[in-house]
Amino acid sequence: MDARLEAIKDTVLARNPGEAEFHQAVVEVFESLGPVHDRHPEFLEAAILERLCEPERQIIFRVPWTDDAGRVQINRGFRVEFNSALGPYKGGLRFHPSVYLGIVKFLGFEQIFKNALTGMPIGGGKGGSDFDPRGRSDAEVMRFCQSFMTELYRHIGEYTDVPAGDIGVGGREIGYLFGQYKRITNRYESGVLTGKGISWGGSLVRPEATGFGTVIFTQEMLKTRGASFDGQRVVVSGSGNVAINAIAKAQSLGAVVVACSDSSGYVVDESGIDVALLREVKEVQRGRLKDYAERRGGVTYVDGGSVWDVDATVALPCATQNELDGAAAARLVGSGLLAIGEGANMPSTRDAVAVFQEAGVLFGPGKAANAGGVATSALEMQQNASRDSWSFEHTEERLTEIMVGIHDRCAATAEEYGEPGNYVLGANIGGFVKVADAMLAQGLI
Ligand SMILES: NC(=O)C1=CN([C@@H]2O[C@H](COP(=O)(O)OP(=O)(O)OC[C@H]3O[C@@H](n4cnc5c(N)ncnc54)[C@H](OP(=O)(O)O)[C@@H]3O)[C@@H](O)[C@H]2O)C=CC1
Ligand SMILES: N=C(CCC(=O)O)C(=O)O
Repeated sequence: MDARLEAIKDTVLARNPGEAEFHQAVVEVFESLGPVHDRHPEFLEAAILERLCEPERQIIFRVPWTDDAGRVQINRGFRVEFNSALGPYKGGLRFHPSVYLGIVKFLGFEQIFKNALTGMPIGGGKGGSDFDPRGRSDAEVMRFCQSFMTELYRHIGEYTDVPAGDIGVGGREIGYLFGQYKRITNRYESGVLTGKGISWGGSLVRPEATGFGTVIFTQEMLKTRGASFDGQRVVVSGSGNVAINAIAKAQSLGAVVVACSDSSGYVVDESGIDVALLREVKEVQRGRLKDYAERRGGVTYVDGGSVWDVDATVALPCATQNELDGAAAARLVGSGLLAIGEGANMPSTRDAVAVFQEAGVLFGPGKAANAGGVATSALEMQQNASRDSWSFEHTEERLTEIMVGIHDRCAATAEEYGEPGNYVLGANIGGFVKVADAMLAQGLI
């Protein structure tokens, strides 16, 4: 790493102690930006990087609620409004017991570059809570969401900060959050949240967008090697919103998706995952993969363990951060891996990324490959602003255009900076320069 950036990085890490995931996200970006600062000394003079690594606002609040037994529960809520150089803060809400400020900051930091790569007018932010919706009744989730929004509403708005879904936050949670926002503000402000229901302001394709977009980006990478998804043996981690739709899209392109996972274990289905059954089990019944295996029959369910023990020619990690380590990467490379597209945010550890890149595997980082979700959220905002709703076909066409554009921008930037095929470099530089130019123009704020 460039010595000047090394000094800045050390200061950033020292200023944010104990936030390992945030440090990981920062170091990866810094490792890409030396050549950019050689070309643009004005970025150093204006302390762009130092400002970029310090969120514009960090909000932490108490969320009290009562469970179905009438017991008082207390959770912690977060919203990090990281950077608004390109537009209102835009990023998901994660409800998971592992959420703490360091997780929210890593997600928000990645979101800045991801949103910039989409070319849409959106800044970067993220939020959430250590609340775990799993096993909770609809009524308990509703009461939590209402209490959470009773604090958050004063900080968000369609021109200020627009949350959406992430782990543990799907259509149900967005509905309860929106209802409480509307009740408090007495405004039908459609654009304040994205991922809304289709009948009350949501966008077609938004539920599918992240998974579809990850596959589209990975398909574009495969095309650079004269390949495609057709005939590929694919392994997907996770079985939530991103994973299920990535499986559906990959299969529509001729792949056989032979495995997926949840936090309890994974299933190997050599004939190909039955997507309709998986949706029924995971999205309707909110069940476990074990239930899928029992109903499917003739498949192998492995309790615990790593889905990355299953051979694949294409891997799509769609669960959570740091789920795929160096050892798993080496095993996948040894079993003939051609490409990996990150549907999740930062699912590969630093060691895993190094293994993939040294082996010449096509590696699509999450901030580029999984941007289809937030891009389609921006399309939802566009429809809300014009009080319009587009067809599925038109919206999917726009999503495809955006994802192909992100791929081409990353590929061209990597080429320009002398590392053709390095999508990590291309994504980091492509996103950073757009944000840095805007920050320079807007003065010292
Ligand atoms: N939703 C979106 O619009 C976008 C999401 N992402 C990222 O994609 C990833 C998945 O998000 P999404 O599909 O929305 O979330 P969901 O809650 O719908 O699904 C998450 C899936 O990952 C599994 N999972 C979650 N945490 C862990 C863990 N610690 N260990 C093992 N498995 C785990 C869950 O298993 P279980 O069912 O057992 O909980 C579930 O199968 C996240 O990294 C998210 O940040 C990226 C871009 C957009
Ligand atoms: N969770 C998301 C989607 C955010 C959004 O749609 O605003 C992400 O890009 O990580």
